[in-house]
Amino acid sequence: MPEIILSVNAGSSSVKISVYETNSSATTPVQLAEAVVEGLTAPPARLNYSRGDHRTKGQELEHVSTQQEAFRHILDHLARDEGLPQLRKKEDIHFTCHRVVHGGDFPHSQVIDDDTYHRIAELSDLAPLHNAPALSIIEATSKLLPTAINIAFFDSSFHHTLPAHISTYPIDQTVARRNKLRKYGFHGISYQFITSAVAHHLKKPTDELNIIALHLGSGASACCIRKGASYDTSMGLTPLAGLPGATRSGSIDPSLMFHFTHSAGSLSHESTATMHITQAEEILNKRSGWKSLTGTTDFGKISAGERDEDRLAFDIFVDRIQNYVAPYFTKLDGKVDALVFAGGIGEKGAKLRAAVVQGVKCLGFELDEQKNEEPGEDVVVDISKDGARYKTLICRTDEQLQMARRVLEEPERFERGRREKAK
Ligand SMILES: Nc1ncnc2c1ncn2[C@@H]1O[C@H](COP(=O)(O)OP(=O)(O)O)[C@@H](O)[C@H]1O
Ligand SMILES: CC(=O)OP(=O)(O)O
Ligand SMILES: [Mg+2]
Repeated sequence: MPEIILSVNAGSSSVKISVYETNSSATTPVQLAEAVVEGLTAPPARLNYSRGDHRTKGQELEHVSTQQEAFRHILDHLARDEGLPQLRKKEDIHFTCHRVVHGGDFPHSQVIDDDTYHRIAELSDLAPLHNAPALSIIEATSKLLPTAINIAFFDSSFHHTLPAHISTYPIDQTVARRNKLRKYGFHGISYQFITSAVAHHLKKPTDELNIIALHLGSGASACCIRKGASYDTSMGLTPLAGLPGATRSGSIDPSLMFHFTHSAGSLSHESTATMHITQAEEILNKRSGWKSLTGTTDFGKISAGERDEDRLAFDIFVDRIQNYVAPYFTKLDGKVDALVFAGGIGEKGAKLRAAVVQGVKCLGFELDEQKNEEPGEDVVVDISKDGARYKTLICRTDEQLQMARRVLEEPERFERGRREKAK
């Protein structure tokens, strides 16, 4: 009997849900529908929906401002879609995959039971824009879809291969070990997808693939992927480190906060039962980045903007991205299969790609202008100029599909979870 997988990707500015049909002998999930609520940080939120040839784009949602509200809205939308008879009954959904950004020491996905739930909650302060919203969706799923098995897929798991000299911060090691203070890295579900898709595109075994991957969305990061595994990445203990984002500062002088506000260490009014966030953390996570420089979190508008502050934000992003490309190039010893752009900005931002690649031209990357402007629809697109020494690619990353594929790779482990839940 076909089974339905619901794959939920709660980002900092969006909730993306894909519905897949599959059966026990299938090797790849078949997508039935995809719903995206975007713009949670630039209200009103908007719904994009596609099922086969049927498409809705940019439908404004006045009463949706949180990830849980977006999730509930999408679930309702799916249930009411006459063209989706497979979802008529809630019991038809067998697995719900949840993207959870901070998984601490979890090396791979977990069926969510009480223990997993509490461990994810304990990590909430280390991913203040992500873990608590993901948990709010998991809670809603348990109520609305009581028979579905919930599985958590962690953004941090892909980075378990970081070597110690890269993941260790040079601080007191007794404190570091006790409080588990190290580089974790995020966007790992996306980097896993990118690794498989680019290896397939280049017809190379995954474990021989060396790429510099850039996941540029509301949160942005870079990853040095060596022999198909994460060797370095720009995010750290939390998703705040590294590149700036929609509302995030990215890396700054760590002392800056002591001079920003005298009450930086006190609890912010955003603190709740599930998350304890100081004013400093709130300022750097929620009131910085593109929002603080330009007043908008929409990088599409910033790229097209004519104001000095738009140009400044754009130039800052290009500069900070360049800060990772050349070091990762040297860490790969110049044996680089491709520079890969992904995420909302990486996939849609032709102007940003052009500026970044221009900045690293001396390494041997060069774009074909036409291909960069009109890259077509394929999952992986080569936008390099003919004769360029190194390839530049766009990869339409798909975290929902990556999670659903993983369900099919390990059905026994998740089925066990289902049986245990049924007891
Ligand atoms: N044409 C465009 N050019 C540049 N950026 C764009 C364009 N269209 C959308 N974006 C940006 O993509 C970002 C969202 O990326 P996405 O990866 O979907 O976000 P999330 O981090 O929530 O998953 C937003 O900053 C949005 O403004
Ligand atoms: C880890 C992270 O920042 O994710 P997103 O870009 O989806 O907010
Ligand atoms: Mg995202």
